[in-house]
Amino acid sequence: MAGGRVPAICAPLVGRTRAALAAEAAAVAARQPDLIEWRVDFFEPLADTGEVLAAAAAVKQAAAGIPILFTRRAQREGGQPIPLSESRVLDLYAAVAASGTVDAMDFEMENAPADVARVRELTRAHGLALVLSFHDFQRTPPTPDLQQRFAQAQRLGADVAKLAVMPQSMEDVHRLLGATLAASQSLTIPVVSMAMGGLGAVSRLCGGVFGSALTFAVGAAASAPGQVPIDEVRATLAVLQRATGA
Ligand SMILES: O=C1C[C@@](O)(C(=O)O)C[C@@H](O)[C@@H]1O
Repeated sequence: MAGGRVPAICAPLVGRTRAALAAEAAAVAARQPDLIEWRVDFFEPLADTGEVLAAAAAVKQAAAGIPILFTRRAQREGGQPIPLSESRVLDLYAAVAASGTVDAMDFEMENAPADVARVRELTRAHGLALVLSFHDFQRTPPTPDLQQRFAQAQRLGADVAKLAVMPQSMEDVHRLLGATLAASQSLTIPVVSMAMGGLGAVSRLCGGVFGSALTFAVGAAASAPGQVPIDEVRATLAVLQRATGA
């Protein structure tokens, strides 16, 4: 696609129990996303590591070879409230990384530097990709801040840099796409971005043209505002691909 490649499609899982999650994973896998994200902050027995590992194994089995991204989204960045301290979250990341059930992990770049370094170490030790992310559910930060966030992820050792922001105007969406294009040209790692909500939905469809390597789409249930059903995203990407000659 002009300015970028066709972005990969990631569909989230937000099941609250192991049974719900396994059913959701099977339904999502049937729609063949390139990646499945397990948003473990939605999972009610999160404090029970054995139950998390059993659920991770069930998701892996249902995903039938589709790579899995493991994400505990912090509440301050739009995630669900969870009953774990940050040190227990790190223990959970370590246990899941060691279990061989996931392929990549997402961690917020705003977490304590020692925690980011620890997650970088453990993902590397287990051969997993690390997405370092930043989310603002209220607004779209100034353009220099967007650029700085993309660069910060690379500096911290990310394999992928991801920004999700809330636009308050189309100018905000436009700025995010511009910052994404600039980062995709200046950084050595893939970048991912999305503007959330209805105003930002266009960014989920055309972000690839501006250098975003991945777009999140609904397989069974949305994990953030403005996500579009996977079949509609796929059809739109195909139209753009044909039109731009990529
Ligand atoms: O970071 C992201 C992006 C996202 O917030 C979105 O807006 O599509 C959805 C989340 O599940 C994921 O972890």
